[in-house]
Amino acid sequence: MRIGVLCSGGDSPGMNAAIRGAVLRGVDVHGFEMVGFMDGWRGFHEGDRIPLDRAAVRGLSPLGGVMLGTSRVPPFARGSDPVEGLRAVRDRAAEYGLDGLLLIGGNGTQTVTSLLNEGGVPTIGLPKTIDNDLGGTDYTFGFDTAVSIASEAIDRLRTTGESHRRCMVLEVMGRDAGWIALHAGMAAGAQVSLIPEFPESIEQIGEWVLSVRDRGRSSLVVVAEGFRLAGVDRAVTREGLDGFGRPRLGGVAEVLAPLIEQRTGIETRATVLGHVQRGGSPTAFDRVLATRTGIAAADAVLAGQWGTMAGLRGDRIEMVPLEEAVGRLKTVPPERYEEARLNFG
Ligand SMILES: Nc1ncnc2c1ncn2[C@@H]1O[C@H](COP(=O)(O)OP(=O)(O)OP(=O)(O)O)[C@@H](O)[C@H]1O
Ligand SMILES: O=P(O)(O)OC[C@H]1O[C@](O)(CO)[C@@H](O)[C@@H]1O
Ligand SMILES: [Mg+2]
Repeated sequence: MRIGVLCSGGDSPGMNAAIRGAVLRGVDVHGFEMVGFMDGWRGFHEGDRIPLDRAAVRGLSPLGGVMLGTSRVPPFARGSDPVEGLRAVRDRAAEYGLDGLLLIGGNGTQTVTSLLNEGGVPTIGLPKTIDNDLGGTDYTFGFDTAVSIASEAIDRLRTTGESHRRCMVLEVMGRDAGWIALHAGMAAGAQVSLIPEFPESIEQIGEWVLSVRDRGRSSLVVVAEGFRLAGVDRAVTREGLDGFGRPRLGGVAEVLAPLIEQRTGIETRATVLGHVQRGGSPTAFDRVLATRTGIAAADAVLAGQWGTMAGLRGDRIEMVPLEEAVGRLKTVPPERYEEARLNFG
C-alpha cells in the first residue's frame, strides 16, 4: 500500500512524533510505502514530496515544529466548484499512486479529511491542535505543551507583578475555545481567566482585581485571544488575514490592561505570549499521545477504517467517525468555567 501524509493548519508540538509513530508502524510492521507532502496542500498540488522511511523519522520524537512543514494552503482552488475541487484531488492522488492519505490537523483540516473521504479519496485523520477544540478526542497533542508554556509564563509574570504591586495581563492563544487559558490559569493560580465562551464585564473584572488587592496580593489575569467583553460582538484583531482568509486575532490584553488600570487605579501591564506557546519541544505527554496516535492511524489503514480519526478516549486511542469529530467545535462547557470561576478574585 502507498500512503501519503500531509499536515495542515498551525503547527502543534508532537506532529513529528505522530509522523514517526505512523511510519515506524506503517513501514516497518505493515510494509507500507509512505510519502510525505511538504508544506501541506502546497506540496500535494505541486508534487513536492519525500519518502518517509525509518531513516527519515530518526530522532523525531522530541523535536518541535514539523519536518514536513505545514500551511493553511487550501486543498481546493479558491472559488472552484466543490465537485471539481474534489475531482482534482482525487486525480492527483491517483497520479501519485496513493491508496490513502493521513491528514494531521485540527478542526479545519479534519473537515477536509471528511469531505475528501466522502468524495472518494480514502482518508484517516490524526488530531492535532494546541487549541484542543476538536471533538471526538479527549485531548489533542500540542495542547499539553502549550498549557505548560503558558503556565510557566504566568509563574514568571507573577513574581515581577508582585514585586511592583502591579496587575499583569497575559494573552494566550484560543480563537474560539478557551482551553489553554482555562487550564494554564488553573495550573498557575491566575486570579482571573477570561475565555471566548463566557464574556465578562469590565466592572466584574475590576471587582476581582480590587478584591485581590484587598487581600494584599497582585492580580494575574490570563485572557484568550478570542475573549470579548460583555456587550462587545467582535474579538480584537490585528491587521491582515491568516492563510485561510480569517481575521488575525490578537491584542485583547493590550485593550484590557488600560481599562483595568483606569477602573482600579492599579498599574497594569500586558504581555502577549503568541507563537512561543506553539514552539519548541513537546512535553512527554504530547510525545506519547502523538506517537500512539500515529501508530493507531497506521493500524487503521491496514484495517481499512477510512473516514475515521484516531481520538483519545480515556487512556485508549480509538478510531472515531470523522463526523463525530468535526460536527461541532469542542468549547469549554459551563461547568468547567464555573469550576475555574470559583477561584476568581
Ligand atoms: N470547510 C472547509 N472547506 C475547505 N477547506 C477547508 C475547510 N476548513 C478548513 N479548510 C482548509 O484547511 C486548512 C486548515 O484549517 P484551519 O486553518 O482551520 O486549521 P486547523 O486544521 O483547524 O488547525 P489549527 O486550528 O490548529 O491551526 C485551512 O487553512 C483551509 O485551507
Ligand atoms: O499561525 P497563525 O496563522 O498566526 O495562527 C494563529 C492561530 O493558530 C492557532 O495557534 C491554532 O489554531 C490559534 O490558537 C491561533 O489563533
Ligand atoms: Mg482549528
